[in-house]
Amino acid sequence: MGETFIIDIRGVSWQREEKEILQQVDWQVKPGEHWCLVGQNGSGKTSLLNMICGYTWPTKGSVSVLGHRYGEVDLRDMRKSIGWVSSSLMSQLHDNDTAEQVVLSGTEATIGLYTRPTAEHRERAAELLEQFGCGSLRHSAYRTLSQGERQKVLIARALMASPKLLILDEPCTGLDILAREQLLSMITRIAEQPDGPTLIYVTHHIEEILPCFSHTLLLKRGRVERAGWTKDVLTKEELSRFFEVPLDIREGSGRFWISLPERQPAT
Ligand SMILES: Nc1ncnc2c1ncn2[C@@H]1O[C@H](COP(=O)(O)OP(=O)(O)OP(=O)(O)O)[C@@H](O)[C@H]1O
Repeated sequence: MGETFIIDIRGVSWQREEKEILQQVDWQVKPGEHWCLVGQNGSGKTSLLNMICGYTWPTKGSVSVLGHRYGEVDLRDMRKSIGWVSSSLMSQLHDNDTAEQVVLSGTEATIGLYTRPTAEHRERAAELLEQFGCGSLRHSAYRTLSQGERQKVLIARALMASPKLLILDEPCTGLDILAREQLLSMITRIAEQPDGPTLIYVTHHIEEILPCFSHTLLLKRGRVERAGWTKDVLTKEELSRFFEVPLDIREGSGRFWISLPERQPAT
């Protein structure tokens, strides 16, 4: 029997209105790896994630997730094993729900609470909120929370269903530097859990790529520009080519910081 991949995308293209949004995408994610997906606006990241979650179908190629090939599996069952935290989820939540209710709604991966939570679920929700430093916010209305607190609550919510794959779609958008670093250390803790989910972290910002992300995929105009070990992908040459501008890159605390080279004074 062949190796079971967490994600196995082969030769995937997706065409809409004459436009090829994804072109010949190949991407294999193995157990034990955590990946960053990096791409500029409109590069096709959301389209690719929609495919991984079974919301869109490729025009060409095959998609398998957690060892199940799409087309041969019940997608509702599959989606219970996949957590997807994105800003579009935020707008679907009920404004008056408390942080605890939002987290509990993740048990069945529903928006809002339709079944009565068990004592065990309440305990797990409290534990997750506590673990992410949001214990005191348990009874606060979700709408009153800061952006950083909301993101933590949404990630806790996704973890309630114990997903095997967790997609974090630009979780640091709108966060100040302190809130961003707090959220990133929480993400590191999730990545380090031995039985935790495989993480896919989507971002435009290279400095958010944490050491726990062993692999990085650069997506450009619907094509995989480069995919592999993060240390091999985040080089001055690769990133300058990817962003189409000469860049300097500096490694510090296991992370990568890019900048434009200083301009030479005109002589
Ligand atoms: N259903 C659709 N029909 C037609 N075009 C689409 C559809 N979905 C996406 N597109 C187009 O495909 C391209 C890629 O969009 P996508 O949302 O996947 O990019 P993205 O990398 O997630 O961008 P961003 O970082 O801005 O969210 C865009 O040009 C978009 O307009």
